[in-house]
Amino acid sequence: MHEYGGCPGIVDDHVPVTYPVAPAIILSPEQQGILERVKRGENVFFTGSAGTGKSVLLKEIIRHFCPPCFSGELAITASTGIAAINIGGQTLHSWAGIKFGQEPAVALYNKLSEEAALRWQLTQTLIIDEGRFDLPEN
Ligand SMILES: Nc1ncnc2c1ncn2[C@@H]1O[C@H](COP(=O)(O)OP(=O)(O)OP(=O)(O)O)[C@@H](O)[C@H]1O
Repeated sequence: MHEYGGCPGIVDDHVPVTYPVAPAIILSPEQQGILERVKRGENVFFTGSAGTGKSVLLKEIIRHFCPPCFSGELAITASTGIAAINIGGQTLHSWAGIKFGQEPAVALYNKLSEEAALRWQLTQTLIIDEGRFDLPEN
């Protein structure tokens, strides 16, 4: 009886099981161009219609920085909880430690926890997915 590596619970007596391997993504020239700008350290805002490849590009950008994903230098955030889960991050408000963020900046700053203040200091690269939801309304 074999238990196949990496997939506990999938057990078979005789037949070897193969799992489909996702093909490597080849970025389009436009996606590649944005990735290159990120690699050069530029501040980049990219947007586009549904299905134009933003999520695929974002995952490639995250892959570029990982490791060291957990050193605190890279913050992966999104405006909504669901969007954050999709990219393995946290909400921007949670990362920033500002709760609902409805007070003036100075008041929010004065209330920052030590951990949140450290995050602000350590982070070199901040990714914000679905960032349009954080734009001011006026
Ligand atoms: N460079 C690429 N090579 C192959 N497939 C790609 C590439 N870029 C995107 N795709 C595919 O195109 C589809 C749409 O991509 P993606 O989900 O990244 O778009 P999106 O702009 O994030 O869409 P939405 O705004 O709806 O979330 C997906 O099936 C994705 O796998």
